[in-house]
Amino acid sequence: MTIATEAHANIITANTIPADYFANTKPIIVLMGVCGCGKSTVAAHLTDRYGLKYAEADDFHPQANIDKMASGIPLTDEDRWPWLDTLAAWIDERIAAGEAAVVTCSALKKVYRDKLRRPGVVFVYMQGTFDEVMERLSHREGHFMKPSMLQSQFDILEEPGDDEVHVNVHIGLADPDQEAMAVAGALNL
Ligand SMILES: Nc1ncnc2c1ncn2[C@@H]1O[C@H](COP(=O)(O)OP(=O)(O)OP(=O)(O)O)[C@@H](O)[C@H]1O
Ligand SMILES: O=C(O)[C@H](O)[C@@H](O)[C@H](O)[C@H](O)CO
Repeated sequence: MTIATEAHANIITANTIPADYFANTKPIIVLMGVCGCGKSTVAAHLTDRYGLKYAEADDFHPQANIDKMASGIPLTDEDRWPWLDTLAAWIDERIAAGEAAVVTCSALKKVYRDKLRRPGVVFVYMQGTFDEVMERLSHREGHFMKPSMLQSQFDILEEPGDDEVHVNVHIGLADPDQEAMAVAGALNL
């Protein structure tokens, strides 16, 4: 059980999950947002604490996509469709097996999220300003995605709307474990 403190409550700035949303389905938590917002870090804390199945979307990219991003060229929709399809298939397997899961996926546009949207899927949007995310990215080492790619991610970002089942996490207010606890509290994990 999670004890949500007042500090945790401040991190969550929106929550549109209907009261009975998980009545018949296990949660499939899609941590989304621009590169470097902290998705993988929070996912590690959530999976450690709750033993959830985990898919890191970067592991589903074909090598050509990784090479493209590593050379500083943003992906196009055409690059992303097949990648999103493989992620959606992974989610379907979890749902068929009745397993709760965490997926880290940028899911920057609504049409990308539409590919992943299913009963039980909740988007956890890690929201920060360009400067807040750049602060994180500029200290990250050994990752193929360079800070210079951040603007291209913000350029196409469509934040989840009220018609999407989602939780907003405001980054930069707490350490990763507290962020994970805030997410867990919002989802009643
Ligand atoms: N709550 C936090 N406070 C401070 N730094 C953090 C926090 N969460 C993550 N970081 C740091 O920010 C950087 C980016 O985090 P992370 O790699 O998890 O982002 P990501 O969204 O998974 O990125 P990508 O989409 O590029 O894989 C890392 O160096 C990480 O250690
Ligand atoms: O849609 C995209 O452009 C990609 O998913 C990127 O977001 C990267 O894979 C990720 O951020 C790695 O750092």
